[in-house]
Amino acid sequence: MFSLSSTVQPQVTVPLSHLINAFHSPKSTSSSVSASVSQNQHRDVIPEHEAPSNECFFSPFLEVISLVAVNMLHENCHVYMYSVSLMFLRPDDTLTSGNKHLTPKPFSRFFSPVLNLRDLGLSELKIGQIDQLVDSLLPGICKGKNISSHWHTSHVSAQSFFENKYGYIDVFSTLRSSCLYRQHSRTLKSICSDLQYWPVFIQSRSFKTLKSRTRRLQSTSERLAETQYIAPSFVKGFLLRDRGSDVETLDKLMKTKNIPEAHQDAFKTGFAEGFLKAQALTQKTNDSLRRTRLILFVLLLLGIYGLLKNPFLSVRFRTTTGLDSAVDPVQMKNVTFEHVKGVEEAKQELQEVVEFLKNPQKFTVLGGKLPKVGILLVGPPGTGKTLLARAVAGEADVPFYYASGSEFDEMFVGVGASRIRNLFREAKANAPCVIFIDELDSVGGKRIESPMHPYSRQTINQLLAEMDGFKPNEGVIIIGATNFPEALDNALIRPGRFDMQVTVPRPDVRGRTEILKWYLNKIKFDQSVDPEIIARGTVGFSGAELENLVNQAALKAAVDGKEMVTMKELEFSKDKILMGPERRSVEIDNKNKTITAYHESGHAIIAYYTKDAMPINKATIMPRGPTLGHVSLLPENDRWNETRAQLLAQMDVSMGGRVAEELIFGTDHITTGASSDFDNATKIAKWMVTKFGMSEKLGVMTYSDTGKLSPETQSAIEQEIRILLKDSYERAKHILKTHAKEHKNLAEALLTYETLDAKEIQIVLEGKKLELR
Ligand SMILES: Nc1ncnc2c1ncn2[C@@H]1O[C@H](COP(=O)(O)OP(=O)(O)OP(=O)(O)O)[C@@H](O)[C@H]1O
Ligand SMILES: [Zn+2]
Repeated sequence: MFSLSSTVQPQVTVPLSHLINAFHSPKSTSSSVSASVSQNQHRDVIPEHEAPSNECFFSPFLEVISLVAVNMLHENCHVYMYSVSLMFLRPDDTLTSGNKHLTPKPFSRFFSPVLNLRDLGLSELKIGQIDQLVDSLLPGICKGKNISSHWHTSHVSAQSFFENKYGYIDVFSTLRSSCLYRQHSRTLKSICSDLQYWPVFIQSRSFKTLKSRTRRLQSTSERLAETQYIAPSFVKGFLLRDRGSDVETLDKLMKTKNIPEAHQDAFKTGFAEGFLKAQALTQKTNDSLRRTRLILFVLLLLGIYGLLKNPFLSVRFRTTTGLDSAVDPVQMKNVTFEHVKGVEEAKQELQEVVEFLKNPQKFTVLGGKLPKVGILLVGPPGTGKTLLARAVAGEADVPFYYASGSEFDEMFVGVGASRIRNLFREAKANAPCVIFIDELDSVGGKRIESPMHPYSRQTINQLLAEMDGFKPNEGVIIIGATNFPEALDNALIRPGRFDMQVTVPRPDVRGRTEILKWYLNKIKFDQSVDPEIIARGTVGFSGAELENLVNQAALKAAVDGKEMVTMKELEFSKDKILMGPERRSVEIDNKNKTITAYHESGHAIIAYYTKDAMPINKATIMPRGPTLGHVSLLPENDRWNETRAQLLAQMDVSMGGRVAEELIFGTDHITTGASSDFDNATKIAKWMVTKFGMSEKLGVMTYSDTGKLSPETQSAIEQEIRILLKDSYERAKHILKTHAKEHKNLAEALLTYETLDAKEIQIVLEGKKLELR
């Protein structure tokens, strides 16, 4: 290798930072130069007293070549720029880029004796020869040309510089064809042959200048032409990829560059070596590209496989694409009528449908036909409509297609209709089967023109058309479910469509008991648990809510470390659902606790000693939701009707709280805690007078809109309500005065135990001692 390599190793293995450091660390022999440059920083890079010499000029030139090469390998634009700038420096030139002075100091450090021409064996070179060489290498850079203006116009973009002006291909070939090369062929040949191994023309990243932006806008063909021009032969040959034209291109190149015959062999060898190098490089790139593609393809296959394998995902996937919207059917073998509790009437009505699905032919042979294609399940949320539909499919052992009405409600025109088409097509192909459309009202709601859903008619019309298109006894049963039957389009509920309505109501006390037993059997529970007591206290609960109640109780037992669920957990979760979670963290002072205890035991005493009041279930002073305490009463059965005496008793119980406060703490210390009690009592009294005809004075008449009544009637109603409330208050007062001792005992027991159940309340009121808990 050339001696230059002792300072600058033009090898890939040398880190760029080392090279830069090497250039920038002043050598002892060049210290005088450095010092003088520091005095004259803005003008020349060469101090005045050091006359420009061949040595001085050539050393940066060689440095530049090596730097450029190294830079190309490292793709570092900045060093690249820096090196290019050095190429144009003459000792007496001022180099500017834009309005910025470039490289005065670092340049001075290049003046190392190691790099002079003498060492290179080029000491005989005349300055004219150097000029000639440089002029042919870099036309326009030699003295007499304005360097500064060049830099101004080139916008310091490495790419534009190549493109517009020079290009390294010229550097090397011209170098070889120059007289200098002929005179000192051995030395320069060695440099050039080394340089050819470096992929020096791979353009590094650069600044975006006006010119480079224009370049980007140029067509690909133009760019290809440029590549041809600026790229070295080996890259060009490779890029064009036309092997046949390689030889031609090489010949042409040699001609245009005037390569002397003596050096043509060397040129060809360099060309071939470069070509092979580039080929190896591209081969490597292609290999890694192929590998990446293969990995991506395998990953894609795995992803699709996973998506299809997961039943949930596959259903979601299929139902949410417009192209294939039919839902996979599910066999419902594991759900039967046995699983649906407390809706006996509904089950009976659906039994007929199950028979039909089990054997549609039987109906045809007998000449009969099932008049119903569609069955509408109507009922509040969570009462088991979906469960019933599943049970129908399960009983008949036929496929079950589930679709939710909201799935058809698409913002894209026609998607909903096409989904319905697909759903019915698949169902028909798999008949006998059950199609279940949940939330039917969201697809089959009244077809009101609305700007929000301008194409909603399309979906419902499609549904109607599909239902009409059924042949008798085709074996497809459509079950729709809705919470709002009144919202359905009339066309949907006329005969031949959803003409059979099955009501699925909230379960009564028997139904609730059955549902509770069913779900209790799935968990561990204590034998003392009485599902009926819970059922009595959960009026209005749906099947789903009862299931949740049992589940919450099981969770509570687990949290408390119990082995099985007891009544306590069930009561706890019932209260939680009814009144919100306990607020154990709330700090309530003793005074307020005492008031609450007397208030709640006031309610309890009235309930206990009033004949027509509901039995007490529990009394507590544990804050829960918005309340500080409460007394819960349980009807023995669901009440379909209430008597006057029962209504009055309810009012009395409500009054018990305030009366207790007044009797114990005095009129001045009554609290706001009774407001909801009064709401309740007033509501009952008002209904008795205006709705139930239970007032002697106002008679058996209803007064629905009290605002429209005459002032006399209004005041009569008010008067009557007031009397009812006043009487109720007095009755409560009387009971509490009579049972003051029991009242006190109960309040104290509440203060001690916080919560008392029905049995414990009875023990206290009978004057017995409670067992310590
Ligand atoms: N009568 C019941 N017997 C047993 N379990 C029930 C009953 N009703 C509801 N459930 C339970 O509640 C869950 C929810 O009920 P389901 O989805 O069938 O109610 P739904 O009436 O369809 O409600 P929605 O109108 O909100 O769709 C069921 O999966 C079941 O576990
Ligand atoms: Zn109260």
